[in-house]
Amino acid sequence: MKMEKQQIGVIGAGNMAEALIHGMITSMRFSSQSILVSNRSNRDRLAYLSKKYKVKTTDKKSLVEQSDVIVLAMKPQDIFSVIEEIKVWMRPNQLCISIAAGIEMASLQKASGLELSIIRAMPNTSAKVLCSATAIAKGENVTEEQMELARKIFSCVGTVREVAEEQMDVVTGLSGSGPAYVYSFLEAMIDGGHHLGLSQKESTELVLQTLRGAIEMMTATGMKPSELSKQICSPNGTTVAGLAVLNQNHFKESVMEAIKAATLRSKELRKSIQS
Ligand SMILES: NC(=O)C1=CN([C@@H]2O[C@H](COP(=O)(O)OP(=O)(O)OC[C@H]3O[C@@H](n4cnc5c(N)ncnc54)[C@H](O)[C@@H]3O)[C@@H](O)[C@H]2O)C=CC1
Ligand SMILES: O=C(O)[C@@H]1CCC=N1
Repeated sequence: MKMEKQQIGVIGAGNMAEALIHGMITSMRFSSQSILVSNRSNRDRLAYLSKKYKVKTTDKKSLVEQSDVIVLAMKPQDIFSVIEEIKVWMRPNQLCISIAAGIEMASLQKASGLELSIIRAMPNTSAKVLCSATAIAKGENVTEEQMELARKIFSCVGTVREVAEEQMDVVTGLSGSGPAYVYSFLEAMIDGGHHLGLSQKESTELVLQTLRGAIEMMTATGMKPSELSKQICSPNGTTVAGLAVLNQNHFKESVMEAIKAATLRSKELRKSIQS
């Protein structure tokens, strides 16, 4: 695969920034030298990234001036002050990719006072193991070439699906926050097995492989979860007994409500930050 030529500037040196940098470099699509990173004040963090990934670290001014694309990887609460700071160095039509939850492209555009090319992306923490489910949404002035670059960046850390910006709140509540729901479920299953006599290790191994197998079954067969579930349920058997308890406790409704709450929070985030 050929190495990309573009300069990628990443502002914010936290968890998601590191996952993206790690993915871009291990995919061999981007060289360390083509990645610039800048952060607020934490010099240790920049030194760590520079040592581990051999990326260049710099101040925001030279990052903005040298980069073909600026990835905004700070918390939603910090993004407007960063735009305020860097807008004087930005060029019209410069590509900006924001991974901030809840923040709309129009408000970033407005804050910059420039005709930027903005793409919104929502990866998840599984980017660290190159298994993110990332959604990207295209802003108004974005060219197909710029979208292609965004796809290349995020495909280094997993799958990429394009959605309309209106879908970004639900994507955030579903796949952005989603790994945390799965960890809750995993913890419940592991503890369930452990409390009934398995060692923590035994229970963990069995649960992880059960989840992998279920995902593989759905992927390989294309069957619906309810159809696959039926195959496990013998009449009057163990699975029916287990599922009855999940249903009594409104498991499905609970998960759906969790996704709804996270989606609403994504919408509220922008209101609380912008007002
Ligand atoms: N953690 C997650 O599961 C996901 C997070 N996101 C989004 O990614 C963004 C980053 O999240 P994390 O990496 O988890 O946060 P983090 O807290 O690990 O990293 C944020 C980084 O931004 C830097 N920063 C803050 N203000 C700055 C400024 N003025 N100038 C330069 N750098 C500044 C901080 O120093 C820190 O290094 C957030 O907007 C979040 O909504 C998106 C998908 C998943
Ligand atoms: O909890 C959050 O706000 C971020 C966005 C998606 C995942 N984590």
